[in-house]
Amino acid sequence: MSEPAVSVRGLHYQFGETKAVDGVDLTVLRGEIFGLLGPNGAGKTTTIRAITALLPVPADVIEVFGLDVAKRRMAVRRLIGYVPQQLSADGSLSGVENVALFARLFDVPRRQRKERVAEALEIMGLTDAAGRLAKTYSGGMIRRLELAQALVSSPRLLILDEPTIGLDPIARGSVWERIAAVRAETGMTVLLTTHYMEEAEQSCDRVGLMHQGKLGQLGTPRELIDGLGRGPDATLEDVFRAYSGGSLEDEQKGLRDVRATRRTAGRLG
Ligand SMILES: Nc1ncnc2c1ncn2[C@@H]1O[C@H](COP(=O)(O)OP(=O)(O)OP(=O)(O)O)[C@@H](O)[C@H]1O
Repeated sequence: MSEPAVSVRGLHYQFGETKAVDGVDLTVLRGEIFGLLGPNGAGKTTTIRAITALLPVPADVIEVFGLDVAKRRMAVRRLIGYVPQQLSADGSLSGVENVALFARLFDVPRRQRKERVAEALEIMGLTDAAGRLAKTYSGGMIRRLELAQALVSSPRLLILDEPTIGLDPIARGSVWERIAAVRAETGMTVLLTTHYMEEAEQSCDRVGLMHQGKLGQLGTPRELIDGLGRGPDATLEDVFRAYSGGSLEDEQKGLRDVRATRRTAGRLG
């Protein structure tokens, strides 16, 4: 069997008394779009920050394309394009300048930079807006610009933390379309987090449901829905409710804060 893109075995992570991640096992296969699903505070961001080597983890827990994250931190980072939840684009630069900056930061060879920047903007549908300052972009365009920034170094693994949070439904649809286009064109592995169950059901090859630091219910959306045994009209949200034993609404109280943060931050200075 081919080597997985990401392999996580028994990941624990604690912030003080809070067990953010409590024994997660996870394999992301090469070339798939994998969605880590769950409400605010479930431990999704902590898990992906550990995978991207942004949090310290012990050896022999996480491998990315066969490299141990604890031992090969910088090598792992070079394989990953990461779009965090917080805004990473600079409003005072144009679209093309924002992406060119990442090309330099990630050591894209000078001779290839112009072409790679243009390609990344093109795949995100931003060619026409490339010369405009990013502060004139809509929230959806900024998100796509951040995706272009992450793509310009041609990473083998694209990691996206809540790529559609705070966007209106049309902009959300457009971001999902672009993610699918990237995968179709490059065969890149995509690992993302989202709390939008319906979108994950449509767009992810496989999902893992996360709740209170634990990951259960791993499979294709169809497998999980069929496993529930409630007929074809059941949804991933139903699976999640059954798994967590609670209502999503209660767990999503804190979500409003995240949305508000993204909205406020959405106005680039
Ligand atoms: N830097 C930190 N310091 C203290 N506690 C933290 C920190 N980061 C996360 N936590 C806590 O760890 C738990 C898991 O948080 P995490 O951000 O991983 O969840 P999440 O599923 O990604 O939710 P979100 O959508 O808010 O990012 C939460 O209880 C959170 O409050």
